[in-house]
Amino acid sequence: MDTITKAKKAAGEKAASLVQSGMLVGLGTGSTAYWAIEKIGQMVKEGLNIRAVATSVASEQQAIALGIPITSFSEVQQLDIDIDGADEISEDLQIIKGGGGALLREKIVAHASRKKVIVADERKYVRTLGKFPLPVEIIPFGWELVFKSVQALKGSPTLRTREDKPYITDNGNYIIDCLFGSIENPEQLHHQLKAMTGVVETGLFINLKPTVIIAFENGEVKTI
Ligand SMILES: O=C(CO)[C@H](O)[C@H](O)COP(=O)(O)O
Repeated sequence: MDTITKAKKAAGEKAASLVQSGMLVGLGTGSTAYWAIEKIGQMVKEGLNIRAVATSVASEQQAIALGIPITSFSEVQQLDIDIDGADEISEDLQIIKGGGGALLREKIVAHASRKKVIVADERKYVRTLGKFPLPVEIIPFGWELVFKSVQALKGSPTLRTREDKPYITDNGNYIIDCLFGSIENPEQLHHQLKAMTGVVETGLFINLKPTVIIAFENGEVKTI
């Protein structure tokens, strides 16, 4: 296992250790949240009694394969803890998510959770957001118009594709990955994008007040 994968595993497992019996748990998406889900699966086999809401079809399938009981917002209103990854975390704990395409469900689950835990390796921790292209989930109909509106905002959007076709989210939408340069005011940018008709959600996770667990390649794990 390479040092970055080891760091992701360390961060994910540290976050899993915060999960206790009786909790309702949000399961994130991506290669770091993966390790938290694996650990929670192991804990369930050892007697941990939880129910979970997954943020993507992929994470739900992983959880089901591990025997983690799955629930949904038709049965529960609030979760105790959500464990998820990030693409960038700034020093003031604003976050870009959506690299894995699950930003909409991730945001719904994060906002429904009392405690939000973000797990990441050290490469994700940055001074200012913006090097990672901001994922924005948009409605397929008229996506070209949103594309132009982002350009008018001095952004540089790219339609995400898979096998030469538009990438389709679990919600049936498209994603545009948008470079804006250094994002000095993430809150303002989030609101400007949300105001565009056709935008479903942005990957800017603002003022979430998360607990951030960062794992370093040297084996150190820090909670911020
Ligand atoms: O937002 C996400 C998926 O939509 C992921 O949490 C984010 O992309 C981080 O993934 P990874 O841990 O694989 O780097």
